[in-house]
Amino acid sequence: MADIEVLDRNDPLAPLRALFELPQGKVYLDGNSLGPLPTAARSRVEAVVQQQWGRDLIASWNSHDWIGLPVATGEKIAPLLGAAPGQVVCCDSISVNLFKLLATALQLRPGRPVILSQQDNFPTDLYMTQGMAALLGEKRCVARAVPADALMDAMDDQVAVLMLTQVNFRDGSLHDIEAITRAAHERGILVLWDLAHSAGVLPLELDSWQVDMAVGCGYKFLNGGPGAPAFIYLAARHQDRVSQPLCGWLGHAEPFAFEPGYRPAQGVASFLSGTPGIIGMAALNAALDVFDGVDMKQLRAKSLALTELFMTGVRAEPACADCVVLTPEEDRRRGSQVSLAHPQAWGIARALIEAGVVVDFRAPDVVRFGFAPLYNSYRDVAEAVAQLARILAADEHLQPRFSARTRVT
Ligand SMILES: Cc1ncc(COP(=O)(O)O)c(C=O)c1O
Ligand SMILES: Nc1c(O)cccc1C(=O)C[C@H](N)C(=O)O
Repeated sequence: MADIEVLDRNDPLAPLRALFELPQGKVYLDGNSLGPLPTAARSRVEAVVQQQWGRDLIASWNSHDWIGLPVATGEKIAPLLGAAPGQVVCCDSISVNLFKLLATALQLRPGRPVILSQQDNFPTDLYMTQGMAALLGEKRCVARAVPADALMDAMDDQVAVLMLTQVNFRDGSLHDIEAITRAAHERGILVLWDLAHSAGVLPLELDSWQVDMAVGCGYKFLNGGPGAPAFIYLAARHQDRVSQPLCGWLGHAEPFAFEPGYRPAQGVASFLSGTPGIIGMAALNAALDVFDGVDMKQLRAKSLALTELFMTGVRAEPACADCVVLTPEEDRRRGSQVSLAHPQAWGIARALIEAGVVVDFRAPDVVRFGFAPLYNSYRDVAEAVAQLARILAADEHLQPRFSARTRVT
C-alpha cells in the first residue's frame, strides 16, 4: 500500500475532520447512510432548543426566521448542486418530494404517461412511481423500470420523465448526468435525478447540464442528522408552468391570509407543503457550514483516491480473494463508495463493525464501504483493508454470533 502517513500529511482537506464529532477508536465508513455529527450542528440544535424554542417560543417564527428556513437552507444547498438561486428548497423526505415532482413532470408532458426508471434504483423511487400509477390509472401514469443497459432503448415517445439515481446505492456505480440528460431531452423526455448519494460529495452542475428536476438527501453526505429533511431542485424554466399536488398551506402565496382557496407561492417555494421540523432543519442548515470554502473538485479527487486505495488494497490481500468488487474501476463510473460481494457478506459486515470499522450490509450479499472525503483519512482506508483481511484470514465472519440476521440495517 502507498505510504499512508504521507498521503494524510499532504491531504489539504485533512483539517476538515476536526469539524465532526467522530467516535474514538472507530473507522466510520457509513456516511452514505448517515453522516456523522458536525459540531456546528450540535451547537445550533442547542441554541434552537434552549434560546429559540425554550425562551422565544412562537415569536421565533419571525425573530429567528423559522418561517424562512426551508428556502434559506435550500439556498445553502444550491451551490453544491451548481444551481443558481431560486431553484432549491429544503423539505420533507426524498420519497414525498419525488411524488410532487413526478406529478409535475406528468403535467408538463401531457399524453406521455410513462415514468421510466432503472430496475435496481433505490426501492423508494420505484415504489413512489408505482403509487403514482395506482393513483392515476394506466391511461395517465405507467411505471416502467428496465435494466441500466436498456434505458436508452426504452426512451420512446410515451415517456414523460426519466427518473434515475446518479449513484447506485448497491454497487456505487455512477451515471453521467450530462450525457443522459441530453439524450433524454433529444427525445422530449424530462429528467428527474435522485442525488441521495451525490449531494455533498460529487461536483454537480445541474444548471449547466440542463437538468429539469432533482431530489436529494440531507442525512447522508450533507451530514444533517437522522431523518434530516431532503431537498428539491426545480429548474427556473419550469417553475411558472407547474403546480404540485401536495398543495399545503406553507406552499401558499400568503399562508397567513388563511384563504379557503389555494394560490401557489412564487417559484420553488410552492413545493413546500406543511410545517417543517425546525430542529432537524436547523441541524442541517448548520451542518452545511462545513462546506464553506470547500472546492468540490478537490473533494471529488480525494473521494476517488480513497476508493481507489481501498480497491487496490483489497485486491492485493490474498485473504480477500473471494470478495468481488462490484463498484466500477473507472473513475468516471464510480461514486464515493465501494461495494464488495461475498456469500458471507452479513457475517463480514458484523465482524467489521465489531472490530470498529462501521460499514453496512445490503441484501443479499453486499458489504458497502462509504468514503466521505470531508472526514475520512487514508489511514481509515488502510485500517478497513487490514481488518477485512484479518477477519477473512481468521474466518472470524463465520463465528456463530455473526450468523443470525438480527438487525434492520
Ligand atoms: C437513492 C436513495 N433515494 C431515496 C432514499 C430514501 O429517501 P427518504 O428516506 O428521504 O425518502 C435513499 C435512502 O434512504 C436513497 O439511497
Ligand atoms: N434512511 C435510512 C434509514 O432511515 C435507516 C437506515 C438506513 C437508511 C438509508 O439511508 C439507507 C440508504 N438510503 C441506502 O443507501 O441504503
